[in-house]
Amino acid sequence: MESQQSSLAASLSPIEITFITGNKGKLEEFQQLLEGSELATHYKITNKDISLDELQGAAEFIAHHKVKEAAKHVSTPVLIDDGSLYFNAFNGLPGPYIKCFLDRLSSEEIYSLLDAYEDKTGYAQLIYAYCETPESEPQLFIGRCEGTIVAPRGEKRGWDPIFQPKGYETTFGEMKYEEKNKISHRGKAFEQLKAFLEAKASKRVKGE
Ligand SMILES: O=c1nc[nH]c2c1ncn2[C@H]1C[C@H](O)[C@@H](COP(=O)(O)OP(=O)(O)OP(=O)(O)O)O1
Ligand SMILES: [Mg+2]
Repeated sequence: MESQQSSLAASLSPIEITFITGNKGKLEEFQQLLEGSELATHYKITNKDISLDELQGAAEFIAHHKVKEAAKHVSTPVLIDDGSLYFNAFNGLPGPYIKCFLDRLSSEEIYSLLDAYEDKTGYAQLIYAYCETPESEPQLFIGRCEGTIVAPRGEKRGWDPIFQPKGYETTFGEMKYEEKNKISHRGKAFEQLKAFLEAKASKRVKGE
């Protein structure tokens, strides 16, 4: 039975998913995460660089709408990645609006926004959102990583230089993607996405 199923798995064509993002860093981290998993046997994941509309609101709301919007652009199921960075002293900000801050301010300037506050802690959050068709209900996979906002150190990849994860002496900017993925918000969200996609592939092999 086991071997019948594995030969069936081999004969099935891979399930196609389009990962829609305009951010090369996200794509590289995702590819790095995929390489370390078994998903490649069952899925063919391609990338499309489309800039999607992002509504204002809580991160879950933004991801829900972003993936629905993504599903309208291609005929395969879609995946999106939406990131946010929260300063505890700012009670939920910048959150999903960190991108606007990064577009207009340097890392030093973002760090110095916290000058007046003793509490420099915060957390990074990542949502992978998956949607089969424009009519389907999106599935969200959320990962969080706690840390401290510090003076910038390391590579200038988004807010990576100013985020030092809890329990570490280095910022994300000083880590290689491989190291970062093991502990990051994205790595944690990926674990959940992976479990979902593996279960989906295994159901297909069993003909369910
Ligand atoms: O792990 C990360 N480490 C540091 N910075 C990060 C990370 N992940 C996203 N970022 C940056 C990119 C963007 O300035 C903002 C999130 O905005 P977000 O809309 O999710 O990203 P985006 O517009 O660049 O790409 P997309 O085309 O997938 O929407 O935080
Ligand atoms: Mg975006």
